[in-house]
Amino acid sequence: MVNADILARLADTIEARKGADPSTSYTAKLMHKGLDSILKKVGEEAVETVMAAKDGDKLHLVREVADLWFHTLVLLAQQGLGPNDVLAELARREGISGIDEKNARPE
Ligand SMILES: N=c1c2ncn([C@@H]3O[C@H](COP(=O)(O)OP(=O)(O)OP(=O)(O)O)[C@@H](O)[C@H]3O)c2ncn1[C@@H]1O[C@H](COP(=O)(O)O)[C@@H](O)[C@H]1O
Repeated sequence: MVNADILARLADTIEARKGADPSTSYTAKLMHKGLDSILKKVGEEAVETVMAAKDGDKLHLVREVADLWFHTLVLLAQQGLGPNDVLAELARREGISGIDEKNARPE
């Protein structure tokens, strides 16, 4: 089924690739290379997303965002985090009413 559960399923697959033989899978290979390689891919996919948006090609944009989401999920997993951490932060923000919290704080 195509819904938000796919993020959880994909995160489980990525987690399972953490200890896998790097020769068996793209994700396992990227995990094995480590943080700097993962960050390089996140940066590349972010740039490709920007370029796709500027091209005005919606299908291309969706595909680049999918690449970006996938690589950010790999980054989260490498850092011991997952999509639920980000979803929890977004849910927390839904409760924020636009007040600039820093400036709203009493002296
Ligand atoms: N969602 C993805 C996914 N999105 C993008 N990619 C890979 O990310 C890479 C994108 O990088 P590029 O476009 O720069 O292509 P590239 O030249 O092959 O990449 P580099 O070798 O330069 O790093 C491609 O190799 C894609 O295959 C993904 N690889 C895997 N998944 C998911 O992860 C699961 C596990 O995948 P494996 O690790 O391959 O078993 C799969 O079932 C998929 O659901």
